[in-house]
Amino acid sequence: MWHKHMHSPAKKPKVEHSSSNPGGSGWSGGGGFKNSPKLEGHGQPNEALKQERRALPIYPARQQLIAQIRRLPSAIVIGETGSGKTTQIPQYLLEAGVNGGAAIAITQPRRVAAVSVCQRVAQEKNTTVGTSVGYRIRFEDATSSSTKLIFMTDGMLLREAILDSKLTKYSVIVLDEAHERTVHTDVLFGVVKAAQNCRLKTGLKLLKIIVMSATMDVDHFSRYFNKAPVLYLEGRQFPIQVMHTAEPQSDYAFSSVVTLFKIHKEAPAREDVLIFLTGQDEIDSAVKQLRQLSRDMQDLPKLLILPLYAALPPQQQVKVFEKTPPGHRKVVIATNVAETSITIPGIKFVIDCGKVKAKVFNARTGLDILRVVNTSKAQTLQRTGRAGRESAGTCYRLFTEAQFGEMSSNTVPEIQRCNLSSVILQLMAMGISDVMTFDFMDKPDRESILAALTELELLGAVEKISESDMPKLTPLGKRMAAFPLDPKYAKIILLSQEYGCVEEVLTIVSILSVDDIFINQMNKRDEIQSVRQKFVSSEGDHITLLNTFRAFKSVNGNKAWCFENFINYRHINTAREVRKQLRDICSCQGIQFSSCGKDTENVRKCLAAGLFLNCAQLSKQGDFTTVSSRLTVSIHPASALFHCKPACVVYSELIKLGKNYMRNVSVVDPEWLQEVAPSYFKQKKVHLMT
Ligand SMILES: Nc1ncnc2c1ncn2[C@@H]1O[C@H](COP(=O)(O)OP(=O)(O)OP(=O)(O)O)[C@@H](O)[C@H]1O
Repeated sequence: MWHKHMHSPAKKPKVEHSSSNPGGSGWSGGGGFKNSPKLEGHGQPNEALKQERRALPIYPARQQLIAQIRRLPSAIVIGETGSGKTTQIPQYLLEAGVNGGAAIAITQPRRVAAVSVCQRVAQEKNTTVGTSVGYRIRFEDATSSSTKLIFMTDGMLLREAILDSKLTKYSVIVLDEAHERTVHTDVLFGVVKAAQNCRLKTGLKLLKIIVMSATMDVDHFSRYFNKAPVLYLEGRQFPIQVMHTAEPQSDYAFSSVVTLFKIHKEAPAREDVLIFLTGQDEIDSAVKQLRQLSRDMQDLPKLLILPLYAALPPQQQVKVFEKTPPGHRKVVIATNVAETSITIPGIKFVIDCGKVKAKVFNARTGLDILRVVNTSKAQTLQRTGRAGRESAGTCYRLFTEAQFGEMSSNTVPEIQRCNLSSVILQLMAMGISDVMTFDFMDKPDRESILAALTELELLGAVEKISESDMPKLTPLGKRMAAFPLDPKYAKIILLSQEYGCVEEVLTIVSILSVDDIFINQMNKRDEIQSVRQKFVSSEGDHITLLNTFRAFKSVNGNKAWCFENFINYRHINTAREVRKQLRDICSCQGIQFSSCGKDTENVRKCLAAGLFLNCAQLSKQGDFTTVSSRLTVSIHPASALFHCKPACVVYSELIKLGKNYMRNVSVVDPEWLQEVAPSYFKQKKVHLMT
């Protein structure tokens, strides 16, 4: 079934293809397996950790590397996965004083990576998170005034740039995993480059930029960063054997289960497995299936099956980093959140489905669709790199070598395929009004930028005095940019003051910002429906969410109550945390808190005023038609309004699952919409039925 080749250790060529091995099932094991030390690091200095640091491929090169970085304003660092870039370079810079006393920011595309890498570095430095080493992610700040190494998501640094476009707090910015090309990373490239330029011109202390990855188009990056030299780090610490399937696999989820059990039967129990699938639903169903199968296989060691995806609450995410109990094999089933930067202790095998869920934006319909697509070669190599971090490993790719050959080298930058309204608002809040000429590494479509500007204009966040003028941020737009939210929701929060329902709107927006608080199990559908009935509002899903949260609060966030009511305790708790943060931002903005009590009509009026771009009317055929792009849509089966036929609704989200479905839908009075945006509806030539 498998064809193999090797990713080899230090000094050998990076990839050494061995002869194909059709039908071959064996793999070279080997390498002494080490159990990972505990995560939080403080107390006794750890000699074993010091040894591990010295054994990394980057260690012999450190003096030279630091000397180079010291003299360069910008540098591109390329090194194999696991060579030590992320964990070591920030520490080397600090130890050598390259930062000149100021802080060093290290950005990661994902929260999981920012937190776990920070914890590892704190442990290596024998300190606690939040002292000299800390992290900053949306809705969480684990830093203090003395923190010098700040691991953060790229989105967080972008938010800091709104307040301080020269990023004066930092002397070095390390842009890690640059190949990922998330929207935030791409915007950050331009923002950091502009900050460096500006500091140079104004005689401020130089801002050093270091761009790092294992897999990227170095020439493109070097050119963009003013011909920055490329520093290559040689070597991989442990070899990784790569196996491809002999035939393309039609059902990768099924193939991943078969491959896991093959490993489980043949390899020692303490060697753990990481499986890459594409999304939460797929992972949850694989977790369930594997737990069941493992219960049925009494003669094999126990499997500890753990999911890992972005929407999982932090307490559950950290479980994957804990030591595997004796006699168990840990199996982590993850989305691409586990693809870069992180080291999951114990992982010896990676099973890669070769697919990823990626956002695709249609500027015409305004629809962001998540679609399962093939990974790029860069992503595939990153996934492979998650094996062989503590000893030799194996990566099973659930696709053929020929399919790998056909993959695109690099991922298409997200900025070229998603809705840009949030990013454009942030750029403008940083004082960059000519977004059309912003120095993007790869420019998004003109059409997508215009679509975002139009949306912001309709929301009142930007204005154009005349056609020839550059769009300008309005005072409302400036206030909207202070919220780490989609501009529509920032606007709804700001509007809620006028409608006297700030508390209610904060609750709804917080719940919409986290993952689904409702547990849906097909086999208990009737039971769930009858239990949930008490929360359901004929006004729609937003008020249903509000009712649920109010009931949760009335029982003091009781866990057993959540269980009985099929509410996801963790998700609703995360919503509570998010709510606190949003409330703090409201306080800073001088918003007066108010509540509308039981009469929630004003909440819907407020939602209508912010979501008028997401509105749909009942058509004669019984479907709905969106006003913005005349798309035929339906109410999602999970909605409180699924069996209703309201004349006019607003929705939070459109998803494509065969049909186009509206999710989180509320009934609105067409007159409310006409009142808040008369010119929009006139321009759309829509007469809203009353
Ligand atoms: N949490 C951890 N537990 C155990 N070992 C770890 C941990 N984090 C890092 N390591 C060790 O440090 C090595 C270097 O990790 P680091 O993340 O710095 O590499 P990298 O070059 O940045 O790789 P990548 O490009 O994959 O992010 C790992 O291969 C692993 O051996």
